[in-house]
Amino acid sequence: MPVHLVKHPLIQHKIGLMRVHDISTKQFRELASEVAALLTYEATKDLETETITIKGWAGDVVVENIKGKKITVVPILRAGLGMMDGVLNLIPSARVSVVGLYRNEETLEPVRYYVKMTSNVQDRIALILDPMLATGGTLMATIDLLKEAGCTQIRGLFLVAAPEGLDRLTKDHPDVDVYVAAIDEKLNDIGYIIPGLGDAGDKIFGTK
Ligand SMILES: O=P(O)(O)OC[C@H]1O[C@H](OP(=O)(O)OP(=O)(O)O)[C@H](O)[C@@H]1O
Ligand SMILES: O=c1cc[nH]c(=O)[nH]1
Ligand SMILES: [Mg+2]
Repeated sequence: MPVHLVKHPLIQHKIGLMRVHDISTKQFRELASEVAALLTYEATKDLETETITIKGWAGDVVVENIKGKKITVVPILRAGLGMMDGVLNLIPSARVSVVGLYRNEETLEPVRYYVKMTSNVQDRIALILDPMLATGGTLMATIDLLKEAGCTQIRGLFLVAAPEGLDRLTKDHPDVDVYVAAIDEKLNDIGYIIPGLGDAGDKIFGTK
């Protein structure tokens, strides 16, 4: 099941705060980062661990260590940058692979303008970051880029998703799991999520 709606009270409360119409840039940015961290907790709960023995204050002690594939976070420019700090606070050694895509306002198709993957990206678990999953075009393009680069384990974190984008993901990439804080009602006739958050990039960067 690729779609995980994370219904933790802290997440639901914070998403509610993000929907207030006159929220400040500062508040929106802080909340985006906090919700991203909480989603990370859920999205990494199945990472493999191994037991190792270390020297503790009272002698040898057996502890758990994360093993296996390392992570690359993949913020989708611009708005995905607003989630990056929250995720890196929990996974400070993650590499960052940047994907620059914007959505053409008329066609709603993603337009690519920058891609810089970390080295050996194919050996890492990719964690895509974007606040909004609307038609799904941007996510599909990002998954295609990661799969072309050899990634076999791909996950995504989104603050708000529309049913249209989730249907597309389930159909085209059932192997990719996404963790979302809210699944909203629909898209409006210009491709915005309703009730949604408005334009997340503009709110994070203070543009418009
Ligand atoms: O699912 P889709 O229909 O493709 O739409 C979602 C995309 O649209 C927004 O980006 P936008 O194009 O506004 O770019 P920005 O982050 O630079 O504001 C959003 O952050 C997603 O990347
Ligand atoms: O509702 C939406 C849809 C796409 N991008 C946004 O920022 N918001
Ligand atoms: Mg935008």
